[in-house]
Amino acid sequence: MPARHTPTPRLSVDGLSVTYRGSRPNPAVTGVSFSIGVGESLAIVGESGSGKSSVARSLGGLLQGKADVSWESMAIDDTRFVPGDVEAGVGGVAGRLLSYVFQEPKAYLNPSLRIGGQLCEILGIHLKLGRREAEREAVELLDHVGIPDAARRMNDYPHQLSGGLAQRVAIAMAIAPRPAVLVADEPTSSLDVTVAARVVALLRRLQRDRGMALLHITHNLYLAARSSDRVAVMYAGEFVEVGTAADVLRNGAMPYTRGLLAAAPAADGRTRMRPIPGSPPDMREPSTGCRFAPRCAHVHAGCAHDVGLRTVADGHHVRCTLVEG
Ligand SMILES: Nc1ncnc2c1ncn2[C@@H]1O[C@H](COP(=O)(O)OP(=O)(O)OP(=O)(O)O)[C@@H](O)[C@H]1O
Repeated sequence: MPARHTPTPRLSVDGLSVTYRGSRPNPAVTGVSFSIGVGESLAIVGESGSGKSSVARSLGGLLQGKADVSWESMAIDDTRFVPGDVEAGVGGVAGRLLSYVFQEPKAYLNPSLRIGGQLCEILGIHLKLGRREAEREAVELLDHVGIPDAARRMNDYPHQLSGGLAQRVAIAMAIAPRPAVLVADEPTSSLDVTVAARVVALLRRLQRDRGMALLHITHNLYLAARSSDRVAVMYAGEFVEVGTAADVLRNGAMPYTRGLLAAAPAADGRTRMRPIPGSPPDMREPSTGCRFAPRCAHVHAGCAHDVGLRTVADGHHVRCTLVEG
């Protein structure tokens, strides 16, 4: 299984598919497989509409009622899920195992409750802590995510926090139930570059310290490489390249990966956007070959057939006829 290599996976997913309902059903994710080990992180990167968020949201049952979600197998630690289980949502069985951090922290912090109270409530529900214990743990959590003067900040309301601090509080809430898997969906998109870098560093530290599997969704390949041990490049509902951050950044072999690199603002903030010409396919139209072919400068007759993910080096897989399988 190409995107799977870890000896002790915390999260493993095989053959995940998501089809949005409607008069013309939209197959946004078609057969994605990956695993993430203890204390390991995987970033999924791709243009808008490639299906990254659909992968993230389907795991916790957040697409219930909107999309048909299926998989061949899915497990978090020793718990295996059949599709109906996870459809129960993050408040259900998966909620104790998997938590989310989203782009806009203030959208899901309760504006009328002090942050300490919100954290204590989570700790009471998930860890069954009494009030004193929950308060002590909440201060520790806020301190752990880098909130200065954590004990005093417990009394703050969300509107008193900057965007960066609010995201740290949201991260504290997400890790409070001690989940096995943390899914961070564009967690830094609303933050400026310096604050974003600190939040990414925080997620990395927490993932390692707490042995969580971190799934980071981002459209920025450089941020993906900085945040994660491995990177999966997604295009039109499927993974087109998977490897270590170094494999993908330095030896990215799929023309789409190289296009994303050229299109991304560089790590030093110097903008050198060279957008990839053309636009992604309409997934509702049937296709057989490489889905990137219509936009690819290297297209040839062989691209009319999907070659699947080919192994080019240990742990490095590319869905392209240009590489030897
Ligand atoms: N609620 C929805 N109903 C119908 N189609 C949807 C819905 N959400 C997403 N889609 C479609 O699914 C496809 C994948 O979208 P998704 O949001 O997963 O991509 P993404 O890579 O995360 O992009 P973005 O960064 O813009 O969120 C797109 O074609 C999108 O239009």
